[in-house]
Amino acid sequence: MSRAFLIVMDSVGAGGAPDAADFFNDGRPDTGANTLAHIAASRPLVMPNLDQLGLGAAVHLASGQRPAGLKAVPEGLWGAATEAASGKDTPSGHWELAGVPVPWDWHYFPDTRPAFPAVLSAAVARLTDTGGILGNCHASGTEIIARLGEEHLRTGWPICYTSADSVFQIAAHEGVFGLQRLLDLCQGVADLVHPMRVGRVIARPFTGTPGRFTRTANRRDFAIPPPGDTVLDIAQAAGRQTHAIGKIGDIFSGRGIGRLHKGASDADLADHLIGLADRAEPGSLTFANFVEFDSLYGHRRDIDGYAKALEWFDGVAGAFIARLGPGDLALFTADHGNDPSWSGTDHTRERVPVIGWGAGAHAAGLVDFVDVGASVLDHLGLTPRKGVSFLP
Ligand SMILES: O=P(O)(O)O[C@H]1O[C@H](CO)[C@@H](O)[C@H]1O
Ligand SMILES: [Mn+2]
Ligand SMILES: [Mn+2]
Repeated sequence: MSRAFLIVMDSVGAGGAPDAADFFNDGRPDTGANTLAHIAASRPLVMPNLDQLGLGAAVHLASGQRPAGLKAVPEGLWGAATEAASGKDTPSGHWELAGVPVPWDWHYFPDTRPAFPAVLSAAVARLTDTGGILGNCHASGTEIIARLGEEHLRTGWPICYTSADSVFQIAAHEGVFGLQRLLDLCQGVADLVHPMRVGRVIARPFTGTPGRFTRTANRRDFAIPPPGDTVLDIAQAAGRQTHAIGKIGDIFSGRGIGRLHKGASDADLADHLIGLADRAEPGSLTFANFVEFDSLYGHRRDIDGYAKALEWFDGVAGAFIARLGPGDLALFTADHGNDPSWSGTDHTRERVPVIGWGAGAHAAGLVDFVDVGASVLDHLGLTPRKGVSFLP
């Protein structure tokens, strides 16, 4: 029985979103943002495996740009997908790829100081028994722990911040504040803010001493559950095994997931993906998220780091594909952009590449995010609720 692998390269956008002007970074519209093309402009990208399937052609289709180094004639399925949801965040992107476009407008905290309503800040402090909270603003997570980490150690108050996404993020020292206490606090805050349509509360534990704080791998996202049946729910209800690699478990609030495969780094997740190419059951669905493009390089505006991560991942993709067999389908895509050459530190509104192995050479064209999920279900012989399959 056929197997399907859906692999999200978090934030690996291809530019060209028709509504990019409605999204901003530091007050500048996202018009022209193009994660892959702008990274390739810094130096030609060496990604033979994904390019051979159609990565360069997908960027050109999405945006009219030809990324330096990606010029193969596609031998796989290739296209680009346009998002409908009004948010350029991770849950909006993943849910829509999985067949459930977000039906509401998220609540965003304003870029003011304070960013959070006084009643909410007071409730957060009460939940964890501190005299108050630190931060209370829009921030980059690495900058804010460098700035406020010492005060956090002195006062014991949690560092709370947000971004252009619908998020409430809490940073706290693993050893001093305590990891479990941070996770409990995040769950409590999630119960308060999910009804306000704040998409996620994110635990951001860190360790170290002043001047040398570093975030740990124990990040946890407490997300609103998706408002409908995703490809994971549909596959599981049909008796199929479903495997979630990386953040997929958090993003879908654990729904429709049979087996969770987590790791401390994308390198760990690559081992899971390659292992599942060998071991995943006939008829199963494997859904993976590789987050480091976004968290380590996109938000940090690190063009060179992003380029190296892309080239590393291309090798992973090659090793993974080499283990697939007849009847398997692998789709590589992304959930939004995060152009490291852009202003600000937030995601960028972009189209995303859709690259496939196992469907022959096929131009899928410009498709919708929901068509990705529809194609996965079509391949598994199941019926999509939304979208149209682009498989030949
Ligand atoms: O700057 P850090 O803490 O990495 O946060 C980033 O990660 C969040 C989730 O993707 C985004 O909303 C952005 O704020
Ligand atoms: Mn993302
Ligand atoms: Mn992000």
